[in-house]
Amino acid sequence: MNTTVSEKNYSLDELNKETTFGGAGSEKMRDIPRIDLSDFDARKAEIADALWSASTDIGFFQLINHGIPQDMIDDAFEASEAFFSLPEEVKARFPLLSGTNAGWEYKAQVRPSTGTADQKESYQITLPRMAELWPSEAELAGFKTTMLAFERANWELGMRVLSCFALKLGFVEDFFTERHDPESPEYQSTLRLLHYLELVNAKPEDFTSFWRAGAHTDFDCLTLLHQRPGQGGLQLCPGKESSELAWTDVPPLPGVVTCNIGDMLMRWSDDKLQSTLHRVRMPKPEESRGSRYSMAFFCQANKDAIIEGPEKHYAPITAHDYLQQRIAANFAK
Ligand SMILES: O=C(O)CCC(=O)C(=O)O
Ligand SMILES: [Fe+2]
Repeated sequence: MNTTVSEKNYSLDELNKETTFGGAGSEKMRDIPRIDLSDFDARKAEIADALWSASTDIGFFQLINHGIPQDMIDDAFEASEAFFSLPEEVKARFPLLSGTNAGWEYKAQVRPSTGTADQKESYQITLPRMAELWPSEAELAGFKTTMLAFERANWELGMRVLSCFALKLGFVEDFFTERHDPESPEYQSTLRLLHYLELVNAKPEDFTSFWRAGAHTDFDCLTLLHQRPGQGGLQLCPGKESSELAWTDVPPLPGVVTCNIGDMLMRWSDDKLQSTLHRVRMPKPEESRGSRYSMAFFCQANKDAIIEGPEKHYAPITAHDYLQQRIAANFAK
């Protein structure tokens, strides 16, 4: 069990809470709602009800018929694997710069929950900050084109889902779309490619002393996650039952996009929508010890957006200030 808990005192309540969630806990089966987005415009009211119900309860749902072509997802996974296979000295030319959510890092993310580095590397794409951070065509042909198309497809899907939440919250339909405007220099939504390291010559304690990603809630409004069949490990734990932490596997089903609410939207909804704790556990000794790849798109409102719920439960804060506090706590080196 991992009991190394950070003793930092953070200025946001959600971060202080996060320092208490590092242990293994128990496991429990729960249903994760599956929501069909087909015929979206005609079925929008019904879809909005289903999204609202899932998000005010478990905070996670899996979308089917979501409109991102499977070929595009497969191409993006291939490009991601090719990126992480580049020599270390090449990847090191695209370093994650502090506070930017852009660039490559290797075992640099230390979660407040565990106090240990996640067993992963990642490359983050935040469009206005990529000038020096794309590999060249000679280094990785087609990578930038593939990722730009994939980023935009995820943004479109994210905005469709957020438009349903806007209606439910009593905002105009494109309220969140306007505040995630990709044409603005203030844009800060992020596509993150993730590579969880394979276990080599694993010692018994390696299965229990580390996390592929320590328990956390996301900082953003909405996360769209692409997992690969056969590469599981994601687990969630709904906050409403927090007396005992019981974790549920989120299966990496083919063709689905797994979504969860983040803290920014929880705050923006006056805590109606639930930002749910999740983590990626290490493989069990009987499971595959190979690499795990996933891709997450974080819908993070533009820096200049003001987060204030319809009922004004919290003081207004800009999305820039909100995110900076969260990034600082996770990459505090
Ligand atoms: O890789 C996964 O399955 C989850 C990743 C995640 O939770 C994150 O990057 O915030
Ligand atoms: Fe996450």
